[in-house]
Amino acid sequence: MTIEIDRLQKRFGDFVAVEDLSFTVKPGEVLGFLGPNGAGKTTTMRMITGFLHPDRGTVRVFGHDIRKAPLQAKANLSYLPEGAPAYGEMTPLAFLNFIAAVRGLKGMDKRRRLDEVVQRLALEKVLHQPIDTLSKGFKRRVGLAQAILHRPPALILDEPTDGLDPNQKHEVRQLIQELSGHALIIVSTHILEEVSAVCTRALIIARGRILADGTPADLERRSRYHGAVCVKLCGGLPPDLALLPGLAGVEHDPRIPGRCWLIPEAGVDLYPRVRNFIAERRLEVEELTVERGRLDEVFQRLTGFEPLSSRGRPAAAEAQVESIGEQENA
Ligand SMILES: Nc1ncnc2c1ncn2[C@@H]1O[C@H](COP(=O)(O)OP(=O)(O)OP(=O)(O)O)[C@@H](O)[C@H]1O
Repeated sequence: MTIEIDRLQKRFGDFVAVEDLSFTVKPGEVLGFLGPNGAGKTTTMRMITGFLHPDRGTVRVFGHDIRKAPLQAKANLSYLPEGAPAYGEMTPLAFLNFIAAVRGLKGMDKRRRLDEVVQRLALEKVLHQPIDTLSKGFKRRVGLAQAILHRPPALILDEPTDGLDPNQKHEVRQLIQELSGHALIIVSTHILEEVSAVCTRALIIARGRILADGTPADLERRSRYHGAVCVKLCGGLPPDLALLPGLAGVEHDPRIPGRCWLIPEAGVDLYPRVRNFIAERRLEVEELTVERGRLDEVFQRLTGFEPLSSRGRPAAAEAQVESIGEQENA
């Protein structure tokens, strides 16, 4: 019951959009597919769902090869393409009936499932309005409704929250969380907070290649801010704090005077040392917290191809990121 992607490659003319991509998605996983514009996310999703043929490599959906047994593979899949395209002149009701017929749903079962998705996505009040005239949020809900109508065990969602307002984004994320109880999900996004909010695993790609593969917490651990201590002291920072063993550097918050981050050397648990330092000198604390790490910094560093070691991160940490990707893809 997995989706196995093996050595997938796609070229457009001389341009390599996806290069030798391999990974497996297991039941219960919500895989966040992350990458900058043009990284190859949509191309990969289109190949997984059989809309685009790869030049090389295979996709197996629950054991069925998407090219050799497309009907069996697609029966287990649902795909929400980027922008959630639909037939604009149709009403949501007509569109969902059409999709139900395409998916082979009939009779009571069809009625029950239509009722269920209409209720779940709160489509009642727009059911008879042409899709073209709906707000972006409702259009997206219609797209999601068609995607989950036949209760697929695997869902492929291409930027499902793109262009939505914060409330609508929140609703879609909640729905993804609910659906993850019954389906394996691959969701592409540019939004890093979405990865922490809904994904059990994140895969960062750029230029068609996998750069990192791990849980959001794994990726956060690769941030130079992992374990950084954010501190603001009433009397300002004593100069000898800079001599604290295990401290790699001090970064001042440009927005809040007197607030700074104490960046640890790799592998050092800095927080107890800072706490002891403060206690010994009986300093008065305004703020003292520990950071989990910043996905945006890891993402920028990886996708910008800037070597990790050039940012003061030791080479060992760089090797660790790569080995995680290799393990997952082995
Ligand atoms: N049919 C096509 N013909 C030529 N080039 C294409 C075609 N489809 C995609 N590409 C190119 O392949 C690269 C990967 O595109 P893709 O849409 O997969 O990226 P993406 O990661 O989904 O980007 P975005 O986040 O902007 O949606 C891009 O440079 C794109 O211009």
